[in-house]
Amino acid sequence: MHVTRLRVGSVRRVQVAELLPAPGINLITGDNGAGKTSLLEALHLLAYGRSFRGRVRDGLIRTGDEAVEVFAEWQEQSPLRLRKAGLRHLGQRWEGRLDGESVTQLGELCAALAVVTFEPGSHALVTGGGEPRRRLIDWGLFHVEQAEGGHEFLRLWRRYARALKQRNQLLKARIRDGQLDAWDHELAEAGEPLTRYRQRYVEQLEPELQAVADELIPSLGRPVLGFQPGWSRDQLPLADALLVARDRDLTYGYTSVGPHRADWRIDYPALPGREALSRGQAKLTALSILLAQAAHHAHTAGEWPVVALDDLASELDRNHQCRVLQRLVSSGAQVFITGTEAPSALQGLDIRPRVFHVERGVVLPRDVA
Ligand SMILES: Nc1ncnc2c1ncn2[C@@H]1O[C@H](COP(=O)(O)OP(=O)(O)OP(=O)(O)O)[C@@H](O)[C@H]1O
Repeated sequence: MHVTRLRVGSVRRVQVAELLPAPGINLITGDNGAGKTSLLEALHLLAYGRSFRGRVRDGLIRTGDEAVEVFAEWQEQSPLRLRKAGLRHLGQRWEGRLDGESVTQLGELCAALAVVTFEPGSHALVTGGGEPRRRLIDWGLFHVEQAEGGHEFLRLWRRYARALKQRNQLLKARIRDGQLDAWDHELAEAGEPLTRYRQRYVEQLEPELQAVADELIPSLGRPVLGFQPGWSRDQLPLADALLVARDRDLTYGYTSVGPHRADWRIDYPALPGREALSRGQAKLTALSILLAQAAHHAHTAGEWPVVALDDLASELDRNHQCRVLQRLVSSGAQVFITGTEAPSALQGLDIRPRVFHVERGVVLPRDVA
């Protein structure tokens, strides 16, 4: 898929901006603080319902304005159709439209527009806590399922989340009665198949990751992915794990085991440990995972998601920039790259990006000679 029009209003410094991006490589340049990242944030907001730099109410809305507004039109390849979505986000409330109809859940917008974003915080996929890694798997499963017309994973996910909330409420109130048994049963019924989905996804992601890493960071050797379901699944079913943990959970007031604690990790068997990665190598690893996810999406859903790379040049050296750009150009994916100037790697490659130059929150299109 590729975005053909992106309209942004009241996002940080950007009062109003409209971009008509190219289907291939798009470059957003400008000085520090000009508003480049804000444009990617706006696209990300439409695709994920949140920014990658915190909540909407924590500063995304331009000072003095009431709401962020994002509108995008994009072309889908399979089936061939033009789609459009708009989101007006006031911080607490939001209004959204998809293909001319109002939407009642942000998830409907997220399901429609697939964007993979690499930004300076993405290294948390390698070095941070489990939440972004869980989200990554769930995003992949959610989108692949949408493309195939199914809802099973989403249904299980919602069922599990609801049961978890109910169980935690009982634990917090120290209520030990039959209701706990009922919610344990519900958690196990939803959590076991949910976990099978996640495990399969991680297994499918591994060869995609190895293909990307072979190209981008061959010096580290072949990465492997290890899935951790959130309980000792090789020893006991989830229902039993919940029962075993019950006394402890009642003491602490929350559920300590289950798919909400799931995680996965990446290892390079040829390296002594993850700690051996330099910061740059951790970033490259995070980028490889995101590109692997994009490739997996392309292979299963039939088209590439939009790829957004914030501040690529400051994140990667020229050699690695070249490899990333070559890979993306040959994939045919639509790409947005921000930077204070055009990445030097572009000069060595035969790539003519469409350029949008941002000055103090105002976007000026201009072609690179
Ligand atoms: N709520 C807000 N209202 C108005 N201006 C804001 C708001 N939040 C941030 N800004 C301003 O918006 C700009 C941030 O924009 P952004 O991060 O998109 O810039 P950038 O071009 O990506 O910068 P850099 O190259 O430094 O990463 C800054 O100038 C900041 O002061």
